[in-house]
Amino acid sequence: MLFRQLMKCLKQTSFSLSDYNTKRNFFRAVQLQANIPGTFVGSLKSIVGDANVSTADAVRDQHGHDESHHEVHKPDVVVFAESLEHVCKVAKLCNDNKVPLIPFGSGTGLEGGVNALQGGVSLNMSKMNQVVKVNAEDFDCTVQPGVMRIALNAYLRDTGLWFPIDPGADASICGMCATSASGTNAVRYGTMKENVLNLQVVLPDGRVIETAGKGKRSRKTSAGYNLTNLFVGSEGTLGIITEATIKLYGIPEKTIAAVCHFDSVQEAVDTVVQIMQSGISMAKLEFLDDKAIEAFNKYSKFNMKVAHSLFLEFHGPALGLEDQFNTVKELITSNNGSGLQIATDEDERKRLWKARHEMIWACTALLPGSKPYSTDVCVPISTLPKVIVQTKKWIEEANIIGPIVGHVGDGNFHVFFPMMRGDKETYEKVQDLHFKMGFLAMEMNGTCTGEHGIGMGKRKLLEKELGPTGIEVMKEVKKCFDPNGIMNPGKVFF
Ligand SMILES: Cc1cc2c(cc1C)N(C[C@H](O)[C@H](O)[C@H](O)COP(=O)(O)OP(=O)(O)OC[C@H]1O[C@@H](n3cnc4c(N)ncnc43)[C@H](O)[C@@H]1O)c1[nH]c(=O)[nH]c(=O)c1N2
Ligand SMILES: CC(=O)C(=O)O
Ligand SMILES: [Mn+2]
Repeated sequence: MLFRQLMKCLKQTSFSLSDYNTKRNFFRAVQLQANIPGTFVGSLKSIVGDANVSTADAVRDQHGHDESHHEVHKPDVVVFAESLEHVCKVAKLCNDNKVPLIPFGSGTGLEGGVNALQGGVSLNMSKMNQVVKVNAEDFDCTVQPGVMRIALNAYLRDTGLWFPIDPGADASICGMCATSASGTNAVRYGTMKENVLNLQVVLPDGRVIETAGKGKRSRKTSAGYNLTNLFVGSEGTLGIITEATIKLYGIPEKTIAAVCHFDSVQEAVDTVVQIMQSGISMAKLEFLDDKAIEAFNKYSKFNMKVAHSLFLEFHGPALGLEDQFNTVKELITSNNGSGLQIATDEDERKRLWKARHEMIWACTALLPGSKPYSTDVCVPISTLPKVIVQTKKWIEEANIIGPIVGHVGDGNFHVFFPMMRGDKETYEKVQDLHFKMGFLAMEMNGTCTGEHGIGMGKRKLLEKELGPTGIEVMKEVKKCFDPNGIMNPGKVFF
């Protein structure tokens, strides 16, 4: 009887058997897919309510990928959590049934972090979207996982405070914690690693912890292991972040943005090294090579000189900002920089940085219909010129489209390869270049990933970077938090 029932509901389900190559998965899939009362899906509905559970193909597809080129892997079911209690009970149900569970923030990741490699449950956090508390006098706030970075800054506007970490996408703050995000402002304000004071996390077995201690929001702590920074960058593989307490900053009194151009990558990046060595606290220090400027002009309707360029921004009290600017101006000139233009007008600055934030789309627009294969490395600043020059040479030799854009103030830069799905030849070339960049960065005592995490795309590089013992210890840490291996399986390591 059971087998006939299983075969019958098998026909009703919309998954391909090839997705499930083990008996365990087969039965799980059938249970998951079928709406037989009292099954797993039925249990999910009893926790979060029917309206917050979907097995619709379109919804599963939407939750089976992020903004990257990685192939889609759909979850079996999508659950929308509305409360901490929902998250705890769904986690426990998945853990008891050994069903994969993938936290979903806003899907703007670039390493396939949300793709459901083994099916299971995608837990969409967007309905938990409250700013829990703003402590303006202490420069911090606590937010739920559905709060997005742009909405948070709109919410904060009247306080004179802002949250400066600015990945180009409008991402969820907790997704930014999970991927240890950064952006153009990191050179002055740091990355998520330096800006998270506490996290409320639901562990796979349903327990709740506050990583720095209940309600803790002190700027410093040396109370035990740094569990907060263990979850920052954990990419949904250890637990579900259900609240983040983050640092806030005063909105700068004065802001100056500037752009300049160079004939060679070497001169542009030498200027960066000298600016950083001068001790001036730049707010933004971005590099765009000539190919990136071409894409920039085309996509965002600018008509900048097509040359290797630096985009800079200064934040601070009006007094003294001009001096900082003049010092940098001398360094630019001494490295044969030209065409220095400044923008103090807010709208002009906003237009410039919006265009910079959209560079990944400007690059994919060079090949209509392509998806971004984004990679990046982060190296000690003094080695940056050598790494960028070498990377550019490899791109030219491979004869592929690969504009270079980067947060060079941090020693971090990207290559954004437009990738057509199915174009095996280009994929091989890009993959080869990606690994060469990563290995070169490691040789320079740097890392294969300054941003975006490991996800699906950089697992091999991480093995090389950490070595077998490093990977083994990471797996032991994961086993301690997630002994059944349900949290986002297949990410960070194989
Ligand atoms: C145009 C553009 C430009 C940029 C970027 C993207 C795009 C599209 N990014 C990448 C991306 O915005 C960044 O990785 C965000 O932190 C992803 O946040 P999401 O909420 O979208 O996470 P998303 O939903 O994509 O999930 C990402 C990972 O985090 C996990 N996760 C999400 N929410 C979680 C939670 N509540 N608890 C536990 N795990 C959770 C997921 O499981 C997954 O592994 C970026 N990045 C960057 O660092 N610097 C940059 O400059 C840019 N620029
Ligand atoms: C995509 C990304 O990380 C950037 O534009 O900097
Ligand atoms: Mn970036």
